[in-house]
Amino acid sequence: AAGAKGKSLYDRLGGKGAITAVVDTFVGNVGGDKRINGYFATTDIPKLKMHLVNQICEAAGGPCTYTGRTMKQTHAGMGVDEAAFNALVEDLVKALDHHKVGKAEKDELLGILGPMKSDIVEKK
Ligand code: HEM
Repeated sequence: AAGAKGKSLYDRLGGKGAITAVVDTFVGNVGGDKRINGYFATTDIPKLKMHLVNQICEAAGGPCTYTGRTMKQTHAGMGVDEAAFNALVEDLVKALDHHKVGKAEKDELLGILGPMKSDIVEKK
């Protein structure tokens, strides 16, 4: 949602098209990342991208609805550890930088996704 100061994060990111472009690059980075791509070996990638776009769009105040499972349900039993989580965030930051997302928007988005860590990481 837009705050008193103006545009929502969704608008500042550039809307759904820009978010889709970032997610495409992000998932491409993850696919090429030997540290973590094994986790996604049997994943339906187009569906994953669709869920990520809607999740980010909705969290950023955009007109989307996330229809996937909770972060806890989704990642339960995967054995994701801190190193895997950090690798994925690195791949996301690379995608945001590739698309020249500004620092404020980048920090804001990472600030929304970061707290999900406790529902995703289950191994030290
Ligand atoms: C803030 C970080 C993360 C976010 C926001 C996130 C978000 C999501 C979302 C929205 C889905 C789709 C949910 C659904 O299918 O209902 C998903 C699936 C998945 N995530 Fe994550 N995730 C994160 C971190 C990670 C990490 C660190 C790993 C492993 C290195 C991981 C591995 C997976 C895998 C393998 C799937 C697909 C599961 C399947 O095939 O059904 N995720 N994630």
